[in-house]
Amino acid sequence: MKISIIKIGGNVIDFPEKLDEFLALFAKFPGHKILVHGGGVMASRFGESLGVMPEMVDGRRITDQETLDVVTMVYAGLINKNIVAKLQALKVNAIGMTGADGNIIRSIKRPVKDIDYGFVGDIQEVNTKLIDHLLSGNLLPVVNAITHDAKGQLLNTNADSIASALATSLAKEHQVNLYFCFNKSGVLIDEKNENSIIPLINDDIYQELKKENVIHSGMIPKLDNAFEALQKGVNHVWIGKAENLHLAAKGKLSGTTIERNRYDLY
Ligand SMILES: Nc1ncnc2c1ncn2[C@@H]1O[C@H](COP(=O)(O)OP(=O)(O)O)[C@@H](O)[C@H]1O
Ligand SMILES: CC(=O)N[C@@H](CCC(=O)OP(=O)(O)O)C(=O)O
Repeated sequence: MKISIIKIGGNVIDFPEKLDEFLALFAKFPGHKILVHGGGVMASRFGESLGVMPEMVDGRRITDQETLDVVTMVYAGLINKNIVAKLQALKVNAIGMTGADGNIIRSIKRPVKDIDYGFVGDIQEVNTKLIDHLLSGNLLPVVNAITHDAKGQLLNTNADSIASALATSLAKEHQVNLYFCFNKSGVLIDEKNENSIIPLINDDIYQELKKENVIHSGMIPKLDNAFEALQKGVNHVWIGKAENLHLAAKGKLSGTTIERNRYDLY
């Protein structure tokens, strides 16, 4: 099967018109597909209104019990169910899932080293059989950032890592393309200039731009996930603006394509 994994970022989800525009494009996207979403911006806002202040380290949320309750309500409840309802209205048979549903993603609580991230999960296993089954039955999984440890504990997992893990697991048997859609035109040389897109990025350029702080914060885990996915057999990885998803699908120039390192080809 040809499968597209499409991840939508929290900044797009936070604006109803942008989300609707994206979902209309997504509904028309050809072939088998899976939608992955986070919603970090909304979770921070809801948390703050409840007195649960956000704390991020290297693009990952420190997740204590109260924060886990908030992110579960926001990602697995509010955002996931709204997206599923909107896709149903577009005649797409979407099914919303956490990693616990159908044991689709099992993770383990991140071990404490220098930093205690709390209830943050590192992905261990993806139930690709169930995903195959859903896709073959023309159901469209909408997967959020909540995973589980198969011992009853829910865990918060970065949504870019979920998209990348789904892509790499499915790539063992299928041809998989991975699209990271967010609120900027791609990886930019100057974050404030939407025209400064880097059309192709390889690991050497990435390391250099990271050193110069041109690439920072949330873009670091996104690119780490992108390079890992390519290394593990994913066919194509793209980062760009949500409203340009249809151009990316047609192979038209837009956004940033992640380039396989030469040594990966041999
Ligand atoms: N060179 C860069 N080009 C584009 N965005 C960058 C760059 N460096 C850092 N960023 C930041 O990374 C953010 C995207 O990461 P994140 O917020 O985690 O994405 P998402 O919207 O998918 O959740 C952008 O909104 C931007 O602020
Ligand atoms: C552990 C961890 O950091 N989890 C993320 C999950 C949501 C996410 O990744 O949302 P975006 O795609 O909108 O950033 C968080 O709670 O922010």
